[in-house]
Amino acid sequence: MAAGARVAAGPRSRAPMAQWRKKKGLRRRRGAASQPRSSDSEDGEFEIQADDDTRAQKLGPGRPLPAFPTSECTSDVEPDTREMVRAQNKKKKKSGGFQSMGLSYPVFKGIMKKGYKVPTPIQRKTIPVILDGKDVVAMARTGSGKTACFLIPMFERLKTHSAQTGARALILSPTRELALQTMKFTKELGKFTGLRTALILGGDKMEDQFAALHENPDIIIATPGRLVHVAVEMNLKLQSVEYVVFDEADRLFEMGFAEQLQEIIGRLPGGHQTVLFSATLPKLLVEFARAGLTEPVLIRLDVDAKLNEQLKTSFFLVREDTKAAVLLHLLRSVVRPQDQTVVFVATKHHAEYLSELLTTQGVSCTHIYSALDQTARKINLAKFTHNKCSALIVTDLAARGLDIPLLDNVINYSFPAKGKLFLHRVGRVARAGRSGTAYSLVAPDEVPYLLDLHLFLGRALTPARPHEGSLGVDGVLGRVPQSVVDDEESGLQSILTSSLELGGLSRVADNAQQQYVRSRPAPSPESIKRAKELDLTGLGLHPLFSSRFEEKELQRLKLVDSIKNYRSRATIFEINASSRDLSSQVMRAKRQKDHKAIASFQQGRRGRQEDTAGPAPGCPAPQEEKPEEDEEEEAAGESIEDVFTEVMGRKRQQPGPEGGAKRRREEARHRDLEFYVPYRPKDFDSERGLSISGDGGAFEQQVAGAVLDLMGDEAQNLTRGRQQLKWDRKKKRFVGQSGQEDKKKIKTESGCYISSSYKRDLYQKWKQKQKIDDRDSEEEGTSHQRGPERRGGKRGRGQGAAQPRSPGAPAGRVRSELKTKQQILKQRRRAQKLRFLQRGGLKQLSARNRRRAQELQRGAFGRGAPSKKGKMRKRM
Ligand SMILES: Nc1ncnc2c1ncn2[C@@H]1O[C@H](COP(=O)(O)OP(=O)(O)OP(=O)(O)O)[C@@H](O)[C@H]1O
Repeated sequence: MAAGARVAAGPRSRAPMAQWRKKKGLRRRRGAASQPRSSDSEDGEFEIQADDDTRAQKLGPGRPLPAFPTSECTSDVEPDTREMVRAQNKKKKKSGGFQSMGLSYPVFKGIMKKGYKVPTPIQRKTIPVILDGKDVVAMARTGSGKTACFLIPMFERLKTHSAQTGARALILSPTRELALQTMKFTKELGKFTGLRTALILGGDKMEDQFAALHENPDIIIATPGRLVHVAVEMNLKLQSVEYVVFDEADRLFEMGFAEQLQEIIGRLPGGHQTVLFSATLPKLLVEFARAGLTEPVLIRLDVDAKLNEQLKTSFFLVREDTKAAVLLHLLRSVVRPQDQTVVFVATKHHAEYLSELLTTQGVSCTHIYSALDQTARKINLAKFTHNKCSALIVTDLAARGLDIPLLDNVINYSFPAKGKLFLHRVGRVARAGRSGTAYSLVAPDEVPYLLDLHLFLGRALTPARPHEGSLGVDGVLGRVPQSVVDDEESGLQSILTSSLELGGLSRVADNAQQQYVRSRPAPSPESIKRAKELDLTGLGLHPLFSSRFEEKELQRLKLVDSIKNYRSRATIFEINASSRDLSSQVMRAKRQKDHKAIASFQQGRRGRQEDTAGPAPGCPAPQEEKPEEDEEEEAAGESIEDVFTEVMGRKRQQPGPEGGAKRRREEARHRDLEFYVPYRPKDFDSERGLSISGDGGAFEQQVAGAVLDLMGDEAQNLTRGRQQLKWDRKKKRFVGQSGQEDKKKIKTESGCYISSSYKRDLYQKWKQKQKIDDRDSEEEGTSHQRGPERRGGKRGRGQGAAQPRSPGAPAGRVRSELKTKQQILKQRRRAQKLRFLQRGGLKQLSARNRRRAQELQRGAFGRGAPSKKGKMRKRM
């Protein structure tokens, strides 16, 4: 600000300059409240526009600046300055900053206070479009600042708190943690707008949420399940909502919130603006969104380079049972002591076990998983974000959206089954221009997922090779020295045997792992095949370790590998057989005959070992070629028949020209690239990784949606969800995938069927408890339940006409002048009581009571004798 002022001031002496600046500062501040006359400079600093000042001076003091006659201009008092500022910045070639977006001063001040100087690319692209009132579907890398993309236009649209209308903006988040974080951002960025926000999250007290909605908030930040619950309980119409955000949209749809989202969308008024944001939006969802939105603008950044350049990745090939030891080594010896690390595990049992294990080993850590108590989740996260512990063990609950600014490392203890999950997990680091590292432990059964990931990222897998020191660390798959594993393992084994609790937790985690392996989505068939072909026995040490362990460890690895790779030259027919045995003779003859085929097969295998890297983007998919191995086998198959006189069960060969099949294969291999059209789109792997169903690409998803509903007549509910049915052995009938679908359902006003557990009259109970006026409740009920017509009728009779209220607004405490019967009776009673007290009624009453008691005493015992009759006195 000062810098800008200095430029405008020109050369002056220091003291008067300071005075002048002070005065100018005052003047500037006053003006700014009504009219932002500033722009952000190239480096994002707030700068005063000298032209504006001179123009103001020309106009003279006290004369208002002429208002621009724009269509967006809302009032005479405060002209819309967007166009003015935009034009100004265009003239000065300083567009691209926040101020060039024509933001109002309170919003801009909030952004500056948060420390955002220049918008990120996605902010630069999306904010102007959303400000123009268009529906937007946006995708950009994790940590690219998407939250501000939808918050800033929202503040600009809502401007300031309105007591008259209900909530005007709705932000839907898939998890509590993300919603809480969005709330934090909303408070920080919208600090100077005065807008009120209500949080409606699962796990919190419903009563608090009813109260929050009665406070007339401008913005609702919610998780879909709880919002529907509250909306159904309160009969809440969301008719005043004009701006809706689906944050992490793909996750919202993927989490099985379809029913709830449908219900929420059904309650929204027509003509609201909708924006969808995520780091991983599949094309299919975009297509879907297109149908629900009004001419949406699609902004998809970083589709090719999905990972941040500031992020380093390392992959370690380890056995599943040694992962704990490797994790311990990474946390103790590889990451820096001051580093903060998030460890992603598959299940809550892993989180509990590793948390206990690391704590006993002196690594300060905490954990979060969805089944954990909400308060504990909050406390544990706060402990980590405030740097009270160095490691946070989490399930995928924390994979999305969480912004922990000082995070340095992510460790994938369980390798994610989907490429996009990997993106979200590792996206917790290297955010907002910071650097970070992601370490992934890959068990042999997880190698297909690793290959899938590389197909999704469009990168080649880089295997570490022995004696190749020049390899960088980034993206390399390598092994961990056996000595490291052994050292850590021996320590761990002794703890596990000595601690009963830890031993138990370990067993539970092992069982959970088996369950997890059974339930995780399968990798693609191509990757399964390639993983089988991939010979990882010759894999070198990961470059992170190779400098420390190279020679000794390599020798050790070599020995272990040679044992693993040992293949006996003799076949089963030759074991314990003398050289004169027939079987032995046949095998020797066969080997001699096939020596060429065997040699070429072995050479091929060696070639593949050297070429373990995945296909570079654009290379033909592996299944498109018939593997060389098959050819050799075929060659061997042909010659084997020459050895044996009779071959049983042989496939009948089609008569044809010699070597026909082989020639056809050769021809297929030599494609004319000019005319060759692949049957898969270029982005097939990328889109498959982004898909929301988990099983395959677009076609599979569409097919899944077209499942024939066998229970159509019996259970109408099941027909709605378009779910796949499965046979429930206990119920002896088909049920939906989750088994929850055949629970009792209720039909809402929007025509959706939702679980009957959503309606428990909690709101009525809360109102009774809060002694909320019946009249008020009736009005609330009217405004929530019936929509505009009924409310219109009411208004005609009473205050409604005088006090316009938005249709969707949860009724505020605006009292009606018309009273109910109960209110009138209550008021009469109160007035009667007051009159009675004013007339000294209480004194009269007590005197009368005293007199009656004395009369009674006298009547029963005679004058002056009450003390003798103790029993009677007691009764009186
Ligand atoms: N213009 C900006 N200048 C500086 N920092 C910014 C800017 N915009 C956002 N940030 C910071 O970048 C970090 C990441 O932002 P945010 O959480 O919005 O990213 P995201 O794209 O939503 O990430 P994810 O996809 O993981 O949810 C936050 O710490 C935020 O404060």
